[in-house]
Amino acid sequence: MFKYNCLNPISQVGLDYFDEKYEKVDDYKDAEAVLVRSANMHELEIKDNLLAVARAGAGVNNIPSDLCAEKGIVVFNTPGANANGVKELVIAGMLLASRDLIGGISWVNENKEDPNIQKVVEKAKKSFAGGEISGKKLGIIGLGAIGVRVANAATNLGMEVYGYDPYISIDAAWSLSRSIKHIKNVEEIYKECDFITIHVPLLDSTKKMIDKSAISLMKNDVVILNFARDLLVNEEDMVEALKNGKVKKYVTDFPNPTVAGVEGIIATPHLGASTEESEINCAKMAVKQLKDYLENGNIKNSVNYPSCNMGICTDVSRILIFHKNIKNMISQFTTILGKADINICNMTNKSRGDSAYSILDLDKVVNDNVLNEIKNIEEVLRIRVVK
Ligand SMILES: NC(=O)C1=CN([C@@H]2O[C@H](COP(=O)(O)OP(=O)(O)OC[C@H]3O[C@@H](n4cnc5c(N)ncnc54)[C@H](O)[C@@H]3O)[C@@H](O)[C@H]2O)C=CC1
Ligand SMILES: O=C(O)CCC(=O)C(=O)O
Repeated sequence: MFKYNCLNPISQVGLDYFDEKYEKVDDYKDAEAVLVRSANMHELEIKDNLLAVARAGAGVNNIPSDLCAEKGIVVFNTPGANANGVKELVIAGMLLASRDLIGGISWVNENKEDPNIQKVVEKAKKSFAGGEISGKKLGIIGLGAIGVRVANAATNLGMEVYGYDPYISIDAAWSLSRSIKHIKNVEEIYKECDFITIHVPLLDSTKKMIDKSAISLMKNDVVILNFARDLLVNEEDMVEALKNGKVKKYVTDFPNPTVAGVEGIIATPHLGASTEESEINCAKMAVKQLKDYLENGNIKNSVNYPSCNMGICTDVSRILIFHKNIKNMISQFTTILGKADINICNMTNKSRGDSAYSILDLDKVVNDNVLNEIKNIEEVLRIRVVK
């Protein structure tokens, strides 16, 4: 029986994939597996009984993934599962920044008691006129699951799209419409585009990437959209640029005391992935990945351990070893198992950064003495028996 806990509400459609081998627990500290959306796990104690964390979403800046790797805890995310939800909100954000829909709707609500509203509206509406997005230049920074979808959708809406991503994956490059202009220097986006949207992860290298100096290169009246993370933008610089008229609108999905209520800022309450479809997709993917790892040791879409798939074990036993990515580890495992008269029928070993992971299918059950001998190797972080 595996115990799991949900740190945020997770779609029941996904949780229903857990069968009788799983029990939901109320206390995070008792769980071997955790499902999380935006809860800040940096504030929680990472207990030794925890085996895996599944982020039902894309961004993992709320999870101490490196610390988890050191403890042999696998952290998963669900790439692309909520990307369509975010894409649609980005398109809405561009439209809200171009047409004063918010002002116009407020006007109607404020004048709802006026019996002449039908007449007055024709005079009043000129205050809410705007521009069209078709024909405008859109710069996209980060062409992953969301960036590619935004690029293709904006192209279909008649925008001229510039895309920048020095680390673009082959899959993303194949999915991108051919009409998107490939930009090699982000400054070209700053200088050329009427709308700029960022879709990169929050990393040390991307933190505050949109700051005073980036904004100074941009066109006057630029619209900047941030549906990725607030810390990607130096928001004090952004507020200043809105005040002095350089930036026309800042559309953000991350309200905080710096941006909430500021003129020229359109803020939504972190709604990018809040659609029924995205929540179901994320929950299903997260639960499937957790189950395959907990029951078989297979890893797919982890952000701190390598992908590894040995299917379902058809031999007598399967052990999983998390260890440091250094030489002579495998030879130590084979020596200990060989001494115990255990044959390795099948194995795989993969590494990612400082961490490595081995799955070993064996012809005998491993006793506690042998397991302890492997566990006591200094560079072994964790060992698990799944069969
Ligand atoms: N508002 C919301 O509710 C949501 C926000 N997000 C945020 O959006 C981010 C992106 O999500 P996805 O597209 O699903 O992730 P992804 O991992 O598919 O794409 C990120 C892309 O950014 C690129 N990249 C990394 N550093 C870069 C740099 N310095 N310059 C240009 N490109 C760079 C990567 O190569 C990758 O292609 C997430 O990390 C998350 O923070 C994601 C989903 C929902
Ligand atoms: O779960 C959510 O609503 C947040 C989604 C998000 O920000 C992400 O997937 O990175």
